[in-house]
Amino acid sequence: METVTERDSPPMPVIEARGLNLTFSTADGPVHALKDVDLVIGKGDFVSFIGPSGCGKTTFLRCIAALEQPTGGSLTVNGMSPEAARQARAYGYVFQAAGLYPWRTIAGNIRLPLEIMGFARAEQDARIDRVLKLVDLDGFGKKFPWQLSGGMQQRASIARALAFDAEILLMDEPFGALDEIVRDRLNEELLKLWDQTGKTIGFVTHSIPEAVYLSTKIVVMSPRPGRITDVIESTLPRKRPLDIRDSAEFLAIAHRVREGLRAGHAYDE
Ligand SMILES: Nc1ncnc2c1ncn2[C@@H]1O[C@H](COP(=O)(O)OP(=O)(O)OP(=O)(O)O)[C@@H](O)[C@H]1O
Repeated sequence: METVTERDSPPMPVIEARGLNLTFSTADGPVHALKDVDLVIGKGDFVSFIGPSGCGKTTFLRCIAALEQPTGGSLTVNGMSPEAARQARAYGYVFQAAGLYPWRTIAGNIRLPLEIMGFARAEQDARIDRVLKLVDLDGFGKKFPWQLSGGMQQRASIARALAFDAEILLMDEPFGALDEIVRDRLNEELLKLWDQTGKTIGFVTHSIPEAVYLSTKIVVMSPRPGRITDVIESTLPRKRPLDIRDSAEFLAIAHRVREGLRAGHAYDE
């Protein structure tokens, strides 16, 4: 009986936004980057944010990371304020560009936040080894970023975000600049990593197939004002080979995302 209750209950909320608003004051007047955003992200969810440019995807991720200050509503991360969660190092953040320091080796780049956090040298080394293996860059620690391909650099940047083992990973269009074949591979690897580690992931993308392939939940957004127009719970299994993208179920979810994007656009006209 207890097991059934446990299985049926929704996962513990990790990120909870209630009536979240963020209005930027600009010289051209107020910009409603986020309007009345309500969203609950559960522990272990893989949530993608998709929508046209300017719909507030990055702003929402930055609010979670305490890099922006909402102007209304409430937002908690692990039950704390985003600022408290930031201080508790609740998340790793992966930016659109890999952003590795060219004068540091790959291992040196991963080591930097660990040094800042004051981990002992042996612990730093152990963590660097572990995350390099996780992103399949074992043996590349001594290379410099410019000696690696774009896809490998992006994996190194994911390794850096994983190194301090936060339970939440925030990723802002990490694969946007990569070609489709590399992107497919990294999508597969990211899904494997998510499955192995049980992390909660917030992922911004412009690609419908990428959002559908990766996510347990897809948040469709629309601009002016930035808002959520649909939240789609994926029915796809947790383990997903790439060819699942040809299945009727996958295409049905992709269709619903596309419809949500269209509806948001119509509102705008
Ligand atoms: N610091 C800022 N000051 C003023 N306006 C801002 C600021 N940051 C974002 N905006 C505006 O807020 C809105 C949402 O921006 P945001 O970057 O979150 O969109 P996005 O959905 O991530 O877009 P893209 O897909 O192009 O990255 C846009 O209109 C943007 O111009």
